[in-house]
Amino acid sequence: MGLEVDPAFVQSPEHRSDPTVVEASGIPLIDLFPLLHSPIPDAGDAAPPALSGLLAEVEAACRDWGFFQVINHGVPSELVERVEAAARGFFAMPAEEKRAVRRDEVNPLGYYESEHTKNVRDWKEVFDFVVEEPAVIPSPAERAGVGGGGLIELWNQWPKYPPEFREACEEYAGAVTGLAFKLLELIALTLKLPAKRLNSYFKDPTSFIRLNYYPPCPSPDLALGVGRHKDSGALTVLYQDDVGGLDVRRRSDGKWIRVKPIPNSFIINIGDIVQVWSNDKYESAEHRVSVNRKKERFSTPFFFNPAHYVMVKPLEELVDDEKSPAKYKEYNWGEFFKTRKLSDFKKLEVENIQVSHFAATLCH
Ligand SMILES: O=C(O)CCC(=O)C(=O)O
Ligand SMILES: [Fe+2]
Repeated sequence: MGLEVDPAFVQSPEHRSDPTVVEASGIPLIDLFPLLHSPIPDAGDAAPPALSGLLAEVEAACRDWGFFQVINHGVPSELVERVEAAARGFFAMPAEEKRAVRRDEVNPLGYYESEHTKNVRDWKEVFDFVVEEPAVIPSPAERAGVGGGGLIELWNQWPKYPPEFREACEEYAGAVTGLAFKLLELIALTLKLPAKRLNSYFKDPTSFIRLNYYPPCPSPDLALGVGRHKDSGALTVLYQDDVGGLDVRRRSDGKWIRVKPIPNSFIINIGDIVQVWSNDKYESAEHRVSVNRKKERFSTPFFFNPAHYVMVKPLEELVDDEKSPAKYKEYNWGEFFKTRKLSDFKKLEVENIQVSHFAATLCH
């Protein structure tokens, strides 16, 4: 029997999805309700007792899973619905209409149907936009890792159809950015730091939102919607529809667990930057997207990313040369982001960049 999908999509056998993946065993579900009434204090003030239970839950979820779901998060469901409707309208358009806003090597924003994760093509179409314009990143024309100092400005390209697409996306971006800052502040508090300790890194953000569309796939046993990976930014705030397909690798036993769709919730995952800042107290979780023979699926990750000039390293307050030496060497976020983006764009012959490449060689 011939292959039903282009070989570019075929995962090597050890990385394929299998139909026995179990749904949601133990992924923490955190109710952010206490935040609606007890705001996070400014620097210096201790967290109010009303938040102590919530902080303990966030700490355990970041430590044990690097992944959790939140409800009562304050983002209006009406906004989420508008963005989903806009995404459905956009991806249903003929290919040539979508290609009018296609991303290229110069502008990595807009529509794209040929993303690669770890050099295998993903079964999906995407639309990317930044939440603050322009977003500034090192120029991709400079060779990966060399960084001659050239910068480029990224501007969004918006489709003409559906007409309400841009407004829905922009309003959603504002609301989800607010949620990301609250989560960042909670995480800072769980690391025994002032709530706003990390906020300034996001002054000129490279954050972006991706609308993901996973069409039905004739070979869900061979291809993946997104191959296994860890998100490289600080945090991801992800909306998924009710189809399901996101799998997270459980830290305790390495098993893939399907994240159960919960109405009006977001999935939060710790990215590599929080892993490095926390000096491995928290770890970013590996995840992937399995696809479906019959149903299409939509998801919307918001990647909360710092400014390009931020040098990422374990936070000084958490490092002690004797007791807990830094586990990573410092790296520049913009260069990392640029190098990863180039590897997502097309199949390369080299392994894509990971934070483990910056692990300090510890001498004992
Ligand atoms: O579609 C999803 O549920 C997750 C997508 C994802 O992991 C990503 O785009 O980084
Ligand atoms: Fe991801």
